[in-house]
Amino acid sequence: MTTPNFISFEGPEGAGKTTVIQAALPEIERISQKKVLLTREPGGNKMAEAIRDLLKAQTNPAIDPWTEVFLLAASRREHVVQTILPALSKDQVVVSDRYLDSSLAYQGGGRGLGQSAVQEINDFAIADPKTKQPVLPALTIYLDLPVEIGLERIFQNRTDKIDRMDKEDVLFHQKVRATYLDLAKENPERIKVVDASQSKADVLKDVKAIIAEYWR
Ligand SMILES: Nc1ncnc2c1ncn2[C@@H]1O[C@H](COP(=O)(O)OP(=O)(O)OP(=O)(O)O)[C@@H](O)[C@H]1O
Ligand SMILES: Cc1cn([C@H]2C[C@H](O)[C@@H](COP(=O)(O)O)O2)c(=O)[nH]c1=O
Repeated sequence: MTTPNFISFEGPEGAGKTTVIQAALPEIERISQKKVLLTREPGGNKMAEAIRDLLKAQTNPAIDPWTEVFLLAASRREHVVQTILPALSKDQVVVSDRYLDSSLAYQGGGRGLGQSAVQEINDFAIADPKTKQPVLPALTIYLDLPVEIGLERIFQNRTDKIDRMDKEDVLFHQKVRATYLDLAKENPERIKVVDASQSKADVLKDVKAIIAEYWR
């Protein structure tokens, strides 16, 4: 079961999520006729943003992969309880830049921990405290592009903000992308794939079409 009016955007590094979300927001507002809350993961409230800072920073020794999963799940729990559910209960649309699929792709796939174990831990994080039902997006727009293009975009344009995850090797990012593509194949109703190697204008056009179809 998925949660109406909850939309997530996903993609490997440099896919253009932030760019296209900003551009698509007025359209989402117009088509849904609702106030839209834009949020992100890791993050979305004070505690979750603090965990984001921890996760982005370089650590020595390297953070244990399971610690990474637990920190992400803890930040997601705060995000669900403090930010996402209250907005949905006010009949707002929630647009999240990344959500659970990121953990399945990055930690399950990239780190090689496996999707089922990462999902199991996250089942606690995403359960609605009242209904016990999982809080899952009704629509996920996955921006797909070859890893090399995404990393090139980041390393060319954002040299001041390169974080711990960006610096993982190409194989890690390829496993992330492969897992996203598997997830999209397994969940064709929820996850819509957009070719993010296109121009910004064409990516936006495809995203708008998916949004229009969702509210049709
Ligand atoms: N379709 C596109 N073609 C070329 N460049 C793009 C495109 N979309 C975004 N970019 C550029 O790529 C860089 C990364 O974009 P953006 O920050 O939107 O990606 P992102 O998916 O949010 O990245 P990350 O998840 O790694 O933070 C930016 O410099 C942006 O201007
Ligand atoms: C939610 C989530 C995120 N990540 C990683 C993916 C990115 O490298 C960063 C977030 O940075 P962005 O600039 O906002 O894309 O965190 C992850 O590994 N697992 C997750 O569940």
